[in-house]
Amino acid sequence: MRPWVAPVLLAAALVLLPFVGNEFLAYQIGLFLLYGVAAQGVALCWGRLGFLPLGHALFFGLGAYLSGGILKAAQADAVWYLLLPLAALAPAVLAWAVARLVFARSYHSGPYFSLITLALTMLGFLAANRFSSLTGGFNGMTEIPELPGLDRYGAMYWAVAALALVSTTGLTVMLRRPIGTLWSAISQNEDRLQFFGFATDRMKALAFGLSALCAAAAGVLFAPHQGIVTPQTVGFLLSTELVIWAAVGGKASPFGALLGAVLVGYASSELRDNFAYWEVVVAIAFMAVVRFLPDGIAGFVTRLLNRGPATSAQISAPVEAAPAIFPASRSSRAELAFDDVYSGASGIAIINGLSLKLSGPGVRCLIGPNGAGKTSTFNTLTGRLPSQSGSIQFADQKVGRWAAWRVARLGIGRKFQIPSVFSQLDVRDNLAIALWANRLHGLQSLSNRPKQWQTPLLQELLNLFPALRNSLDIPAGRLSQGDRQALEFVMMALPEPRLMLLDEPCAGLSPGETQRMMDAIKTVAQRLDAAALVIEHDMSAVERIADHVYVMHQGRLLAEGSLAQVQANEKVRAVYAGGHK
Ligand SMILES: Nc1ncnc2c1ncn2[C@@H]1O[C@H](COP(=O)(O)OP(=O)(O)OP(=O)(O)O)[C@@H](O)[C@H]1O
Repeated sequence: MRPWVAPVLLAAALVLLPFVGNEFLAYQIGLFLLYGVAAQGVALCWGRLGFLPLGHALFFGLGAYLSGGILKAAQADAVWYLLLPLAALAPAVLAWAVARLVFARSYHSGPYFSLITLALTMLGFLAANRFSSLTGGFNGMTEIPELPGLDRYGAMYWAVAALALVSTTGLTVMLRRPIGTLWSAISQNEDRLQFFGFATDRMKALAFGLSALCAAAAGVLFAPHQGIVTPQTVGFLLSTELVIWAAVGGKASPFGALLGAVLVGYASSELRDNFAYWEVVVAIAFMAVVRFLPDGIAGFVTRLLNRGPATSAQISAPVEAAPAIFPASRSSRAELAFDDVYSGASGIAIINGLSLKLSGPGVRCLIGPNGAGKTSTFNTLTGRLPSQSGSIQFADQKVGRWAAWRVARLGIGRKFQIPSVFSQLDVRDNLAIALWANRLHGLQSLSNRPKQWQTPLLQELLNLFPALRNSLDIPAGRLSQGDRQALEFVMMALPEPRLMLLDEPCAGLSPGETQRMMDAIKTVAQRLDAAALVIEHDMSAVERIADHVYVMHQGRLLAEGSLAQVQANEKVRAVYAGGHK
């Protein structure tokens, strides 16, 4: 389905509604459109970024109370109307600040975040009841005047319809831009994004702020639309309904959330007046949709519309040179030094006094028996396993306890033993995300142009791995193990790191694929004038690519030198023979 179809259909439906129905129906639907805009905020966080806000009514209600208070004050002085945009912005800033605090502490904190939003909405409900001089308490803030010239049962509908159209179109456009691709990537593999240098905690906080802006803007119109704001508008029940509407309509698209609110909300209100057990019907309908249509009604309809014969191959996009990597100040040489580093987890020492130096370009291998601490060395360097003592220095910076995204921005790329890609995104999007790493900034994420970026290195790598060039439109999760290893390697290289950390890049590869991977590692290291540190168990592979070898045992460096030198080392021989303690 073409991207503009849904917004055009929505606009047509919104325009026709008052003429096909009547003004009162438009007034009723207007209320559910407002709830739908708030539900779009829930859908953005839940359906796109993968964390579920359970207290979104807080921002809807805050917007409504602020707007109600402003409109009541404006009776005396019209200048108050200028404050209305602030009624939408203030809850959004609050939401951003809460998310910033929670995600900065632990960027993975999905369930905790949901519980915190739940607690906040309950606090909001209490406050709305308690501070009755401001809010009207249990009875609510009443006698809120209409917006000038917008009769509650007449022209106000057009303001509501305009908001619904703007939010649906705006969000739909954003989801198709780089920011939308990055949001999807967060829900699929947040760690991978961090290792590309994306501060996902900040991206999630911004998205939550945007979702609260949707809810608060809807709340701002709710107050003059209804003329009353009660504590229920900030409460748990409405928060839950927003989640249900998003789920039933389809949380993956802004259109779905709006549809869910209008269909379920309107049907429930009709049932409520005519059927004593209406809640049972709504609950059964909800369970049926969740069970049989996990993508909601909009997801089901989209699948039906896309079912036809495959369209002709995608025309390749025009090409644009990607901008230079930032920050420009980062070191041009890989200078890495571990000095007596200790790190561990759950009271177990894993890295145990590791000292290791690496300077300048070239391919080195890190070897050692299973459990020697090789992967943990990478984890300690890239912020996954915080160092407890000692120092780790890269490019004149002490990086021992830095977040993964900060280390990545210094020019350290990482490839994992089990290839870590964005499985549900196609290969083209996977490559685009890697290309955006350390290049995309600010408003560029809202533009289509970064989707057309190319670099000479990308073309060279696609020539080295032609299977990827032929799979650009296939989801990365459907690639073979060999192609997935190749994809992750290419993605690791595209941000042009100074130091490449490669954890068993040939695991699961055939001899031919292993040879190709070895060649690619050497080519990229030379091309970027970069250093590569490769964890490898296969000594013939080590012999082929490494000028220098580090041997680890029990969390520390046991020996280093050429492969021949370390193979002749007595301590190394004892460890590999199983005799060393
Ligand atoms: N988060 C953790 N919690 C507890 N123990 C851990 C943790 N991470 C690693 N270990 C332990 O630390 C030791 C070193 O693990 P690591 O994965 O670094 O070894 P390795 O040298 O990479 O081994 P392999 O070659 O098998 O991948 C192992 O005994 C492992 O079980």
